Amino acid sequence: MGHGELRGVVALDGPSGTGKSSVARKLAAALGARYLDTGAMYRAVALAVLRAGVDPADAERVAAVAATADLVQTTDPEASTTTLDGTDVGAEIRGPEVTTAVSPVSAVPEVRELLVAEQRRIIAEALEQVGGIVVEGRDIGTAVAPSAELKVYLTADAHARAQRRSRQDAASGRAASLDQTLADVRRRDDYDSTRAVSPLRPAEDAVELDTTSLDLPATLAALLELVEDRGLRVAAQPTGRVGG
Ligand SMILES: Nc1ncnc2c1ncn2[C@@H]1O[C@H](COP(=O)(O)OP(=O)(O)O)[C@@H](O)[C@H]1O
Ligand SMILES: Nc1ccn([C@H]2C[C@H](O)[C@@H](COP(=O)(O)OP(=O)(O)O)O2)c(=O)n1
Repeated sequence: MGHGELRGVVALDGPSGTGKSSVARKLAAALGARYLDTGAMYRAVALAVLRAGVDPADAERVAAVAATADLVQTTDPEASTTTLDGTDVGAEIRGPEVTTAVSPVSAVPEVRELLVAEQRRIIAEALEQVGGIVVEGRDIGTAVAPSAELKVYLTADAHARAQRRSRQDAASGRAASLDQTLADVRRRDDYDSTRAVSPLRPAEDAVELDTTSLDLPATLAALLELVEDRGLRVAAQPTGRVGG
């Protein structure tokens, strides 16, 4: 089809509902790259905390749960999975209990230390195996992969983001009023941007992209253009392996 493959790391950061997961997945698939959803990893730790009956605000006990949780995040953009203690928790980690618990859990420094190390390991493995990876989260450009070849910070106004999230929740059978979702989006924005360790903020060298009036195809097209402009898209290797 004349499409090339991604060489390097694309870091995609921004608050909830800006389209990170949707476009990161599509971008990776279009570019023959791996896809890493770091939010899913924080959500899985939050689920482990809830399952252990630990208060998400009890940093010390949260750190202890994180240290023993058996968490595996896979990176196929068409079929990425999150497993906790051997079972798939992909659906459960999107529920309201986990969404409420995840901000305090992700603010615990020991949790971040553990997950960032694992994320860097996954990124290195992807670069070695397929040459490229799209990583989405809150601190990818600032902390996890500061030398990423392309950093994009997605934004959109809170109302638009709440509307998207509320539609998405309704589609997956979770009732949520728009007011409640907006309040929830604002609470998490605030919590994530004011925490002491790796708060949500654009990296200095990030390209900011406002998706308020862009649909998903237009957002994806803008990202593909940035990848091309940086020369990160190279002719596909017939063997699918990067030479030494
Ligand atoms: N630009 C957009 N236009 C319309 N809907 C969008 C857009 N970006 C995301 N959505 C929808 O909003 C919801 C949340 O998107 P998602 O990719 O999960 O965002 P994030 O990972 O940033 O929280 C999804 O249902 C998605 O289809
Ligand atoms: N790199 C990351 C990714 C997510 N987090 C935290 C902060 C977020 O509120 C939660 C959940 O992230 P996730 O991307 O799944 O959330 P949304 O899909 O945007 O609602 O995890 C983080 O601290 N650092």
